[in-house]
Amino acid sequence: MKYVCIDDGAVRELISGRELQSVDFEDGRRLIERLQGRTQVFKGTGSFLVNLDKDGMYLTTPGKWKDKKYLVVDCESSNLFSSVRDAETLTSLQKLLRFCSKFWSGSNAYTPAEKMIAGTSKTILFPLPFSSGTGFRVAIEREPMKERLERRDLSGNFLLVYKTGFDGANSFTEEASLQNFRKVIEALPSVYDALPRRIEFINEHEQNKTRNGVFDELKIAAPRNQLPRGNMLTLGDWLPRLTKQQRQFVQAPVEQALRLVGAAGTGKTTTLILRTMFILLKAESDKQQMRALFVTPSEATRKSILESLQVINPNGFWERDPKSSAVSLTVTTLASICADKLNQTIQETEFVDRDAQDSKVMQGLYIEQAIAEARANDFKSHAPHLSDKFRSFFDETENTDLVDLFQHEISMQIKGRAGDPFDAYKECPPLKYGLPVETDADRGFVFSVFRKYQRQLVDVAQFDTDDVVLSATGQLDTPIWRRRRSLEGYDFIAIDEAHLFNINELHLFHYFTRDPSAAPISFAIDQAQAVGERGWEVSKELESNHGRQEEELNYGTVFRSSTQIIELSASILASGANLFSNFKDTLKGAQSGFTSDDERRTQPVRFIEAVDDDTMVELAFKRAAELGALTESSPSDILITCLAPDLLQSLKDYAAKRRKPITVLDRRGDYAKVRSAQRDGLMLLGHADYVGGLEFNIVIVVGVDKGRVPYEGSSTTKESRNFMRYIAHNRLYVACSRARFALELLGVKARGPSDILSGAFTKNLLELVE
Ligand SMILES: Nc1ncnc2c1ncn2[C@@H]1O[C@H](COP(=O)(O)OP(=O)(O)OP(=O)(O)O)[C@@H](O)[C@H]1O
Repeated sequence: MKYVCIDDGAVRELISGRELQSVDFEDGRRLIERLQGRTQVFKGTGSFLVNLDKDGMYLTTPGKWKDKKYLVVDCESSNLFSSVRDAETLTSLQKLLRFCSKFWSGSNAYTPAEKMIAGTSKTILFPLPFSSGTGFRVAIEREPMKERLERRDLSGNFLLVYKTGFDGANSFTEEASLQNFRKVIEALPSVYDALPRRIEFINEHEQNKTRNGVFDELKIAAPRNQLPRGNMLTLGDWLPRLTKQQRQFVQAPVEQALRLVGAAGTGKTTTLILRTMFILLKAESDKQQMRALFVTPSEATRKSILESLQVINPNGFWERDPKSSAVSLTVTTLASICADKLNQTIQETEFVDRDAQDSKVMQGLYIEQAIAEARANDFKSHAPHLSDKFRSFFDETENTDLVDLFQHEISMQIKGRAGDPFDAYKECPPLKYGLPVETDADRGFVFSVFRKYQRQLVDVAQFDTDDVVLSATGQLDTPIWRRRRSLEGYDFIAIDEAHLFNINELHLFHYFTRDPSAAPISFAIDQAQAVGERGWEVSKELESNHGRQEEELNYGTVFRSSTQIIELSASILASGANLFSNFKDTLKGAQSGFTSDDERRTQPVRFIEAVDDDTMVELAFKRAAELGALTESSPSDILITCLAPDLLQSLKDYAAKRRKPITVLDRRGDYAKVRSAQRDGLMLLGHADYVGGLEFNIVIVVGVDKGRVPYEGSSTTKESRNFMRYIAHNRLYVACSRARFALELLGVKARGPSDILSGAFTKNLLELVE
């Protein structure tokens, strides 16, 4: 193909069709294949028509040709459709079309990626994310054949893409080749003259259902791009909107073990719910038995899953009694299912919910007390046997700075992985970025701290999730459960946010299947969202332990967030991956599923500097209100968050003093709070640890500055600094990736922006505002 000419009506449709934004969709992929000449026919959503002549293609909408504006791509001189990978080609085309639309509307609001070269009629477009690092550019002539077109009264109606490449050039001297462009100009009158007859002809054949792919056009259909937010769609509405990978996941056979990997906002939870529904409905229509289990990491997220289920398919599988119904669904947390299988009831007051702020604070206090006791009573006798590294580390680090590291070690290494006995803990390889334990003696000392902590839990008669899970593991591997399993086991198990579970817990799921030799289990995971090395350990475990049966599916299109927000989140992950060998950049190469309509509401991602903490806190609420108005959002669509607990307190105090209508998230994914905020018109406030699993139009992250992100505290040891840095990347990524349209980070000027953002500043992904 020598050229492609797209009129302004077709441009509008291409940028607003959701399924034309990503090659993960059938329509998006076929559009690119068609433009590359790899396929001869395509049908899809949209109401523009494709016309061909011997050298090129015209994407047209009805109307007089002289009243329209056109983008002409010279395929021969530019190679626009063949220079980069398919996904990047589609992104480049979409960015180009958005530029055309903006230019024709007379707007002057160009982004740094749209460079209007002064003193020339050229524009250089950098359509790919800076994070791609390719430097790919598209050269546009805004006034091709200027004089001639002026004479014909067609001035300003054409934009011409004449070149693409990876290197700069002199736009002053460069001349666009016009050979193909001339052919387009000459052909346009006859293309548009023939249009009404073609439309009539197509409609006639459409009615007679004789199309069979004979016509090379995009089928006339109502655009399907307007999605109601908040998962308010039924299963039937969802299916045609899914990407190829999403559909593959939803419709895979029930017995297929699947590991779904995708970054924040790619639709993991949504499609896991859809898969569960799909399986249940199919079993019901096939009159087969299907007892399904959907496991959520906490009670708070369980409620949100139930609410989505009610919308997606309101026929109440989850209300049926699994004992008497052939098809049923149980939505539960792992701790309650274990307690249930153990025939034990654990009262709310006895249970330490690790996703709740009060539990975490309480555990932290117990651990700090245990460390203080161990330092006073045991350290002296242990010290001669400890490795030099661990001894000096413990000696030099304040108790308060040790708490997080011990908490992480206990939850991952002692309880989360090895089981209770010390011997099993000794076998664990040390965490790469955690407590620097080297020898058995080091482990012995850590274990003594653990025992003290455990004793305090016993004293107050409380269990944490790990206690329940460990007891269950013992009882599930017994002849009694093996017999009960065929009656009480499940035919399908879905596990959402698998990165939040630990290794013990992951092992447990396999005991719950009805058939011990089958693994009809689907896990959804984004390892970068787990704090510390947990995500890495979990994904390693899932690969090695279940790898034989499991297939991995990857999602690459982010639907939640604007391109700018995705780019900033990606730069936070890239910076983590640069520093830590086991930190996974799960957003690498991600595309945005945003349409031009979504983009209308997007705001630039900014870092705003305030003079001090008080001003910053005040600014957070001010910006929340301003962004609310700009993005037409209600208060409950706004989240103010931070990574430092003391800042959270300042934000709460300010809100209380000024009577700001807010509600505070005090456990992870607390959907009940979000619901009440929606009802009462309140804004949400919460620590970054509690915002995972939620999404908001606007997110303001407060205190993203040096000393606070990562938190430096009083400690000077390399180990604790590394740990703090690692988890700061996880938390900042989770916080930023909650945002749809607007994301602003605030900091104090004297401290300067957090180092984690330096890559983002270098690549101009963040606008600095004072
Ligand atoms: N194919 C699609 N078309 C349009 N919107 C989609 C599609 N798939 C998912 N979404 C939307 O994207 C948003 C994010 O989806 P979801 O919460 O399931 O992502 P996730 O991967 O679980 O995110 P996180 O890891 O942050 O919890 C939701 O608003 C959902 O409705």
